[in-house]
Amino acid sequence: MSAIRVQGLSKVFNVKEKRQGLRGSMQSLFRPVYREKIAVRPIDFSVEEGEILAFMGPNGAGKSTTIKMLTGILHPTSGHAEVLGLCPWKERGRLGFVVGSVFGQKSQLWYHLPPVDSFELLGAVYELPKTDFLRRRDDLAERFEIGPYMNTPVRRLSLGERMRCEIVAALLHSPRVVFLDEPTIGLDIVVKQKIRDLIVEMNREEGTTLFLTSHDAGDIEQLCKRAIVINHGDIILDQEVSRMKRDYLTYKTINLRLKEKPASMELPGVQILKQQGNGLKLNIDTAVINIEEVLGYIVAHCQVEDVTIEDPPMEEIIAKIYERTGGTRSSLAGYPAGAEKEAAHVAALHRGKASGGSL
Ligand SMILES: Nc1ncnc2c1ncn2[C@@H]1O[C@H](COP(=O)(O)OP(=O)(O)OP(=O)(O)O)[C@@H](O)[C@H]1O
Repeated sequence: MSAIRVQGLSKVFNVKEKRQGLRGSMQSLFRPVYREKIAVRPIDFSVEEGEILAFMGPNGAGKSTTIKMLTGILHPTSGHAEVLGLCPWKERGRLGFVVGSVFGQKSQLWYHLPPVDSFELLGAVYELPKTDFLRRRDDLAERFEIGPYMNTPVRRLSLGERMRCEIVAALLHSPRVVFLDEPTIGLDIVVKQKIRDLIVEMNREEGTTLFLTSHDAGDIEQLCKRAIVINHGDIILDQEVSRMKRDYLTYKTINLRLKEKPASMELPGVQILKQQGNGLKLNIDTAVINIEEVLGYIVAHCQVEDVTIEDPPMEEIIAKIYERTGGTRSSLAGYPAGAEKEAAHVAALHRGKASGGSL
């Protein structure tokens, strides 16, 4: 059964034109001119109960606007959506009892209060009986390991600690659908991984449907079976992540800082992109070798001071999608003037890099 169903959902904002100079400002004040800003074009998709769906795209693609419509914060310009059978913008009150949301860049916890006080308030908002609330809170606190700082004011928590508390706050009322907007943004690699593990566990144990937006291809690979890619407000791809990995997430970059100058790195599918002092930048062809094997080799042969792993940037993934579809998908029809050109330009840049670059 579908937990989320979306048909022809779109959002156009009316944005006030800012005119230049003092005279222009006065004119804008008394005779404002508005222009339409298309944030989301009519889109269709559905998400099954218990599914973890990645909703990915570059900055300004329309991800947050879509989540805001699905949680009832924004009214759409056209179309229809159902979340657990409820129309979000018409039945927002009822929806609040069955869905949860985590916005990586916005907090639902009171900044000057400890998370435990925010949980108490949320428990009252969700009308949870006291014993049920305490059992749930303590269970989540143990699972997310927030016990040691649950009583510390939010302002004194690290980003990773706060994010765990945010997720606990969103889960207190056992929602059946959770919207996670950039839940790992700004987190270091260890904390990111921990949050990812907890998200997967929550889905497995409670069957929660998860709608996840992220710029981070790592989130998508590790958490989701299916991904929807949105660009310029339109869905340009909806497919299994395994296929996406094969077609679009074909390499990773490893940056290493070693204790001593590295010896040779002769592994199939591994290319040295840059070597400077004790620093090394490697390109890994993930169709040839998996990243764990490479890391295992590095740890066995080198003394590592620091390591970071990067996925291909979102812009490059988008460019590849356009390249493969030839930029002729119906989704490109009706784009604002210049969008096709822009897609072709990005694709051309990518082609140039692939053929003439060091990769
Ligand atoms: N309240 C608003 N008024 C006018 N334009 C808006 C408003 N909210 C969003 N937009 C515009 O709509 C487009 C989509 O924005 P949205 O925030 O949904 O993108 P996003 O994919 O979530 O981006 P990001 O990853 O940067 O958060 C952008 O061009 C943005 O400037």
